[in-house]
Amino acid sequence: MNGTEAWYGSWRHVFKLDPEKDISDEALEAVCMSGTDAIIVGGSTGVTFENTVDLMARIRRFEVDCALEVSTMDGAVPGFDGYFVPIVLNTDRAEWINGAQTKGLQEYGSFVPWEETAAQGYIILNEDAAAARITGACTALDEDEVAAHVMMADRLMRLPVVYIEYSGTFGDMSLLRTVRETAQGGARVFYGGGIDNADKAQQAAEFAHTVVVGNVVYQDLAAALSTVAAVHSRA
Ligand SMILES: CC(C)=CCC/C(C)=C/CC/C(C)=C/CC/C(C)=C/CC/C(C)=C/CC/C(C)=C/CC/C(C)=C/COP(=O)(O)OP(=O)(O)O
Ligand SMILES: O=P(O)(O)OC[C@@H](O)CO
Ligand SMILES: [Mg+2]
Repeated sequence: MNGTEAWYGSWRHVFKLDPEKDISDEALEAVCMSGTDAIIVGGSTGVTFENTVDLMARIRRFEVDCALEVSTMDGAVPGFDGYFVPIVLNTDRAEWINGAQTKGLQEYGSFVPWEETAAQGYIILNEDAAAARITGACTALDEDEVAAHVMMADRLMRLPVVYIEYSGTFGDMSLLRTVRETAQGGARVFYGGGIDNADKAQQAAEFAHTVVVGNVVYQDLAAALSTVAAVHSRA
């Protein structure tokens, strides 16, 4: 299966909602009815079974596709349309490359819906992001080093998703262009980080297959909603 045929293969825009954060019913309805292609539930801290089930149940009132990005053992919750399992590529801490994932599979392996589950090769590039701190990511990478990580993920490991993660800050779009040009082996390129208006969303949509919009939902809902049409306006 190549990336386009995957269950997430048509997603151009997604909102990422954090189980740790509060969102009103009105805001959640606006997000779910915005025309976004999907909601990803995920966060790097404070994710529990309870807050994940709660958010999933609230999103389930709407028809939008909803996937879980599993980032803690506690947060592995059945009932989502699909699952992503992050693998951090730019860390030397094995725990975040295959350690936590293997432990998770020991515990939950027999319940995983494999047809709707995909690994994500994360390249974390904002040193101040919670995910960078937690995983000890080596964020100071030049373009050649990032391209090598992309080849590793896309060509050697054949991961279905390469995730360029700048969570909290808007990233280098010229680097994102290089990532897209390098990822010719079938991986879908996800970009997330610092998208807080339509213009930034459009810039990211030029190079990423899938644009992920997170924190701005909690800071400026109208700006968040404006990113949907901005991404979809880029073919
Ligand atoms: C029971 C059932 C149906 C199970 C199916 C689920 C499934 C497929 C399970 C597989 C097995 C399993 C449980 C695996 C667990 C794997 C695990 C714990 C992996 C570790 C993942 C990882 C590398 C985490 C590190 C942090 C990270 C990269 C998180 C990704 C998400 C992210 C970056 C969110 C942004 O976080 P945020 O908090 O918003 O950050 P900011 O503060 O910067 O905004
Ligand atoms: O929260 P922001 O900065 O929009 O980033 C989105 C997503 O990539 C976080 O994992
Ligand atoms: Mg966040």
